[in-house]
This record gives sequence, structure tokens and C-alpha cells, in this order.
Amino acid sequence: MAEQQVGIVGETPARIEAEAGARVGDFVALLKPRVMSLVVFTGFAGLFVAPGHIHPVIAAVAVLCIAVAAGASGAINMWYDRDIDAVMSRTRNRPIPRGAVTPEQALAFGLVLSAFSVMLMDIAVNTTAAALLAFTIFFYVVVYTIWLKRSTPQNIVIGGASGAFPPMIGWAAVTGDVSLASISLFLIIFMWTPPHFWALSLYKEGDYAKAGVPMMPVVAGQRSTKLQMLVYTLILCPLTLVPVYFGVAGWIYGAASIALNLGFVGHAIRVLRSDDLRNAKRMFGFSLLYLFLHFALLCVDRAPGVMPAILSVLS
Ligand code: HEM
Ligand SMILES: CC(C)=CCC/C(C)=C/CC/C(C)=C/COP(=O)(O)OP(=O)(O)O
Repeated sequence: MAEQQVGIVGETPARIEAEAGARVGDFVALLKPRVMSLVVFTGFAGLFVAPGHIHPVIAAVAVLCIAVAAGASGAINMWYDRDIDAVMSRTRNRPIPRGAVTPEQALAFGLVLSAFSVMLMDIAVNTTAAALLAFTIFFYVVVYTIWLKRSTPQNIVIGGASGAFPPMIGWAAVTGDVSLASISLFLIIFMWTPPHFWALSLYKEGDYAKAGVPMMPVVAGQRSTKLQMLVYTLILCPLTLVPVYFGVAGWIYGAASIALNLGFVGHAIRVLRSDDLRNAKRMFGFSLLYLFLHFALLCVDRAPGVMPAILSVLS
């Protein structure tokens, strides 16, 4: 795999600077905290809406494990992608290309945190949640980052599964199993990922072309990417209502979901019909709000049932 990488950087003056001392902030940046905050929130929501009881302290440990694992896999991703990250304007200031952290430090940091999060999940929560967590790290690092990202424009369609597992992990932390209802939460994020990411890659296409990463707009062109975004968005709309069918969500979620879906389809149509890339930027921003609100509203609908149980355990 290493020969696929384009001219490893950060090995000379940058390495000397890195060895002079990485700061805490540089290691925090390796965890991709902004992207991972929403990933962790979806994991929390899966835990919150799952049927059954979990002690609040164990719940907090489970969410911590998801957060540590998500960050750790981000650090390993930055270790592997250090060559292309140095080429793209969006990523060239990351700790490794900037020379603040050596590749070896980033890899060791990611591996140790990954092992820690899986072991803690297994010991403190349960083996199903730990196994799902380990599989998610494997999927993001090996299947997406090392295998698919540089080899096919379908990279994020398949690799996107890694970002869709956290609600299933949160759910399994409570129930100890996988169910159709938790798979319905997985499917929402799975179908959401292509419009989310391709919206960004439409206006960052130059970056990916420069780095030789075969993202959809680079390979298939803007028109085909925009059409595919609309198709995935249309498939996503009915899927967001499946949790209502399973009783995981109620009418507040259902009503808001319909409104959010109308908004998302509107964005996809606007992106398709215009050459103004500001529309793609707006759709990317809306995609974040869309996913956050769906998972926040799942929690709102479940809160009346869950809060008394939490309070009774705490009192
Ligand atoms: C394979 C799937 C995915 C890919 C390839 C992808 C890619 C990206 C990229 C390249 C960015 C820009 C980050 C930056 O500016 O450095 C981004 C932003 C973001 N992504 Fe995704 N993403 C994926 C899945 C997800 C998932 C599953 C979530 C959450 C559940 C998520 C949440 C976010 C958030 C919150 C941001 C904004 C970060 C910021 O404001 O800096 N992404 N995504
Ligand atoms: C619990 C657990 C292990 C969760 C993992 C979460 C996960 C797989 C999130 C995927 C989202 C993500 C950061 C994509 C970035 O793609 P990229 O790496 O191509 O983006 P980049 O170009 O910004 O590096």
C-alpha cells in the first residue's frame, strides 16, 4: 500500500521541528475533533433511544469509548494520508504536514487509543459494543483510508459505512445486540454520507485532483456527481422515517424530518440546476444541520421515557 502514497513529507526539517516537541493542541488536532463531535453525538443518540436501562456512568464510559475510538482512527487516518494532506490546501496545516507531530508519534497515539477504547468498552460495557467499535475502526482505517480512498470514486459510498456505525454501537451498549431498529439508524447516516461529502468535494475538486484522489467529481464530472447526490438524497428521505415505524421516534421527529427532507431535496435540486458552487457549499452546511437535528430530535422524542429512569438511578 505504501507505494501508492505520493512523496511522504514531514521527514526532514519538519521532523526535526516535530521532535523538538509536539504540543497538546497538536495531538488534539489529530483526533479531528470537529468532524468527530457529530459522530460521537450520533453514538450518544443511539444509546439514548435504545430500549432498556443502562447506568448513567456506564453510558458515559460508552460514549467516551466511542469518542476516543473516533479520534484515534482519525489520527491513524492522518498518519496514512500525510502525503496527500500535505498537498491539499484544506489539510496542509494538519499536525503531520506542518511538522508539529512525527508520523510515528501519530501512529502510536492512534493505535494506543484505539486499543484502549476497545478494551475499556469490552470490560466496562459489553462485548457486542466493543466488537462493533473495533470493526468500525478497522473499516475507517483499513477499508476506507488504506484500500478504497485512493482506488475508486465509490470510496465514500462503501467507506461511509464506518461513519454510520456509531448509533449501532451506542444502541448495543444498552441492549447488547444489533436489531432492525438500530440498523435503521445506521442506514440514515449511510445514505446521508454521499450527498454530505460530494457537496464538499464539488467545491474542493481541485484539491482532490491535485492529490490524485479519485473523488466522484474528479472522475465522473460535476454533472454526474450532482445527479447522484440527488438520487441518494431521494433514497434517504423515506429511510429517515423508518425509526418512526419501529417506535424509536415519535411525531415530533417525524414532522421535523419531513421538513428537513424537503429542505435537503431542495438543496440537491438547486445544486443540480446551477453552476454556482456556493450552492454546494450551502448544501454541505445544511447536511450537517440535517443530521444533527435528526439525531437530536430522536432524543427529544425519547426524553419523556428516559429522563425519569436516569433521575431514579441518580437519586
Ligand atoms: C466516509 C464518510 C465521510 C467523509 C469522507 C467525510 C468527509 C468530510 C470532510 C472532508 C470534511 C471537511 C473536514 C475539514 O474541513 O477538514 C467533513 C466535514 C464534516 N463532517 Fe464529514 N465525512 C464523512 C462522514 C461524516 C459523518 C458520518 C459525520 C457525522 C456523523 C460527519 C461529520 C462532519 C462534520 C461535523 C464536519 C464539519 C467539520 C468542521 O466544521 O470542520 N462526516 N466531512
Ligand atoms: C467510532 C469510530 C471509530 C468512528 C469513526 C468515525 C468515522 C469513520 C468517521 C468518518 C468521517 C470522516 C472523518 C471522514 C473523513 O474522511 P477523510 O478521512 O477522507 O477526510 P480528510 O480528507 O479530511 O482526511
